[in-house]
This record gives sequence, C-alpha cells and structure tokens, in this order.
Amino acid sequence: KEYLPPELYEQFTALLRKLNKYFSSYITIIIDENEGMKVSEVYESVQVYLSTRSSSAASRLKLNKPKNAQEFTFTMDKKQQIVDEFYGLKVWWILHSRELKQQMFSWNSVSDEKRYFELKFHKKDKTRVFDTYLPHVMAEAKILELKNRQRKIYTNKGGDSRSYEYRNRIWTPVVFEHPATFETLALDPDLKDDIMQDLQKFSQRETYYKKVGRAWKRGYLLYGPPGTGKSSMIAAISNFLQYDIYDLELTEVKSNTELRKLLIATTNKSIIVIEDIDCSLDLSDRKKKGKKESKEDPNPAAAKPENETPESNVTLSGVLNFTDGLWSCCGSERIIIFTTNHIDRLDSALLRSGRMDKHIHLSFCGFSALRVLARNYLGIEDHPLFEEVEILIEEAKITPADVSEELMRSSEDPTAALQNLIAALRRAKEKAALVLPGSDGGVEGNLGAEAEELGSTAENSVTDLKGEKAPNVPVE
Ligand SMILES: Nc1ncnc2c1ncn2[C@@H]1O[C@H](COP(=O)(O)OP(=O)(O)OP(=O)(O)O)[C@@H](O)[C@H]1O
Repeated sequence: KEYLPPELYEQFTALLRKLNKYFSSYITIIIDENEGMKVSEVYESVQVYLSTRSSSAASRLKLNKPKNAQEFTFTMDKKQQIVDEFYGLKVWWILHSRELKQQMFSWNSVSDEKRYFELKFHKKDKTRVFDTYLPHVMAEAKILELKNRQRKIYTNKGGDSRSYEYRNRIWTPVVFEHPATFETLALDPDLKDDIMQDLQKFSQRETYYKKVGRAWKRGYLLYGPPGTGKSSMIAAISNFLQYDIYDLELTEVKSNTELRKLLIATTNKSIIVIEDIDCSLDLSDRKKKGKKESKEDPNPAAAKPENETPESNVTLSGVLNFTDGLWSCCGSERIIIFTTNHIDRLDSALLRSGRMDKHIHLSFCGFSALRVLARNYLGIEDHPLFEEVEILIEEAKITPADVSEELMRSSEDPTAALQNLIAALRRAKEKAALVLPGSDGGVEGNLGAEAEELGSTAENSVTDLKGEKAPNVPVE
C-alpha cells in the first residue's frame, strides 16, 4: 500500500484474489446484513444460531443479557472466527464489518457501515453445506428464536442516538412488557367478546384470505376521548395475539417514499399503530376547507390540527397507500390500528371499508366496565355501595382513566375507595349538568372528558365500517 499508487494496488489485490480463488480448495459465501431495504432474515438467523456456538468457539465475544432473560448470550465481535462442526463437516464463520465512505441517502435508515458474515467450507462439502448444514442452521435458529422470544415494540424515532446494533435499521426495537390484557381492560363485555372473536378469527384465516384474493391484514380504528383505553387496548391486542408492535410516529416520516420503506421493513405477525392520526398530519377534507374559508371562519383555530408538521411531506394518499395500496401486501398477518380522539376530523377515504374494517368507539366508563376496574384495583366482585355507583356513573360521564385514579388512591380500603369515587362522580355529574344545557359541544367536559362526547351514550360500541352493521362487512 505504501509503495503502489491506489489504482495499481486495487488491481494487484484483485488479481491476488482471483489467483487465490483459482488455486483454493475452499468456497466462501457472503451473507449481507441488509437485503435491499430490509434486514436479511438469513443474516438474523445466522446471528442467532452462532450465539449458541460463540461462547466455546470464538476468542473475542460480545456479552449481552436481554432484559428479563434468564441467561447471558454471546455474539461474535467483528473479525472473529468461529469453527463449527456438523456430523464431520467443518465450516468457518467470520463476521466482517466495512465502513462505507459516504452516505448514499439523506435519511437516517442508511448505514454508514456494512456488516456481513462469511461462511467458508471445503469444495468437496458444497452439497452437504447447501442441502443439510444451512437448512439445519435456519431450523435451529427458528427454535432458539421461539424459545427466547420476547415481544418487541418498534419505533421509527431515534436518529443519531441509536446504538451501534440498530444504527443500520429504520425501526428501533425495545422489549415490550405492557401488562394490559383483555381481562384487565374495562370494557362493555359484549364489545370485548366481539373484538376478541374478531382477532381470533383473523389470526386463523390465512387460507380464507388467500382464497378470496385479499391481503391478510385488518384495519382497526379506535376512537374516543383521552383516557378511555385506546393505548391499553393496543397492548391487550398485542398480548392476546402475541404480535409485535410497530409504533409509527408519522411526524418523523419525511416523505411517502420513506413511509413505504418503513412499511416494507415491518415483519409479519405485527400490529402497526398510528396514534392520534388527526394530530400527526393534515388529513381531513374539513381542515383543508377550514384553511380556505379561514376568512369567514370566526374561530379558525378550531379547525387546525394540534401539531401541524409542515416539514413532513407525507400525504393522505401516502397513508392510504400505506394501509391498502400494492405495497401494503408485502408481508402478511398484520393489523393496522389508527387511534384518534376526534373521528370527525378524519377524511372519509381513510374510514372506508377495506381500510379500517372495524371502528371501535371507546367511551366513558359504564357500570360493567367499573366492575372490571373494581376487581382489578380493589379485588372485589360486589359491594353495597355499587348500587349508588351504578346510578351515578351512567350520568356522570367519567373516563376509565379517572375511575382508575380514584380507586387507586385507597386500594387497600374498598369502602373508602368507593366513597371517593362516589364523591368524584357527583362532582362530575354537577359539572356535566352545568355544561350540557345549550352546549354546542365546544366546551371542555368534566375530568378530562371531551365535551363533544357528552351527548353520546356511556357505552362503548363497535361497528364494522362506519356506522353500518353487517351488510358491508368485508371478507366475512
Ligand atoms: N378501558 C380501560 N380499562 C382499563 N384501564 C383503563 C381503561 N381506559 C383507561 N385506563 C387506564 O387509564 C390509563 C390511560 O389509558 P390509555 O392511555 O389507554 O387511554 P387512551 O384512550 O389511549 O388515552 P389518550 O387518547 O390520551 O392516549 C391507562 O394506564 C389505564 O390504566
């Protein structure tokens, strides 16, 4: 390198490689970490497989202990070699890493480092490696993955702070350990059963979706005031189906192309969540109209999204394509969930059948939901004060989050907790009575509840496709 000019040096090393290949009795296979825009499944499987071999075979290891995992795991460090033997067959694995000279794209998904495994074996073993050894590696990795599987929640937030391990990936994973389940969710029992049956049916219908020519995915829209359990329900769905969650922060996505790349990089058996979709983007017809008509509008602020993000160029059509365009079919068994506190702000195109198959209205705490909370927080199934609570709760319009707060304050004394709750319900009822007469829905409700919900029933409800029952139900 010191004596030759760079061009000559390149040619010389290329020639040496060729000569080496010609005379060598070994074959080398390269397994790149990135496969187009995705992390290669083969690379990940090899990494998992080698983690069990590393501790005895390599001299320099990286020590990991995933949160809550029982045991340490070892992974190979760069330039380390592991020799693996399989029924008399001998192979060599080496992990390489090469710095890339320049960034090819501007956004942060692109690596500044290229990692790959090199698998070396004797030419005479070629057939055995391809027919037996590599399938064995893949199968073993699958078993190990299932054994150590921890559900993950992925985020597209991160940027420069990402660790070495995830710098090359557009989603950053964190172990997901939310305790919410359908058991602990305070919901109307019929609604709960309906959702659970729907999810169960969806997860078992691979052949059915294929038969009818549809992508195996389902869209849910969760809407209702803050504190009614939208996020808790997403966690419960993930725990019920054992799916990973991809929490998509739309304001971090700069273009429709980037949105597509994020979609492609999600895995099967996952829930893709866009929370507060009305706040993330300017998506509604009404808002556009609101802007045009701002001169006549006496209160234009009411029509504006809360966190407008002018720097994001993601459009409504980008989001629609994300949910049911051609690209949304890359992969299967996915649930897409949008949440909003203001369903009226969403564009009707977003709500139509096939996009959001199920609209779930989460509303104020009814008595049946309160029973669940009383069981969760106080450990009681019944109480003499329930009679009074039942009458008050239907009129007070209070969210499950507020009820939970009241119960938690004296969880060791159920009677005191219920008395506190009754006092809170009375206050909420009085406030609601003050707001309701003549209200046009523009006033803040009680205890964090939105006034626009005040006229609605205290029951949670579910509809397949907006406001319509059976006739339009897709697939089924
Ligand atoms: N239906 C419910 N069942 C059980 N707990 C609930 C329910 N709704 C709310 N909670 C409690 O209130 C807290 C807040 O609820 P959650 O974050 O799920 O509401 P949200 O509707 O997603 O609110 P936001 O719209 O503000 O995100 C949760 O931690 C949970 O303890």
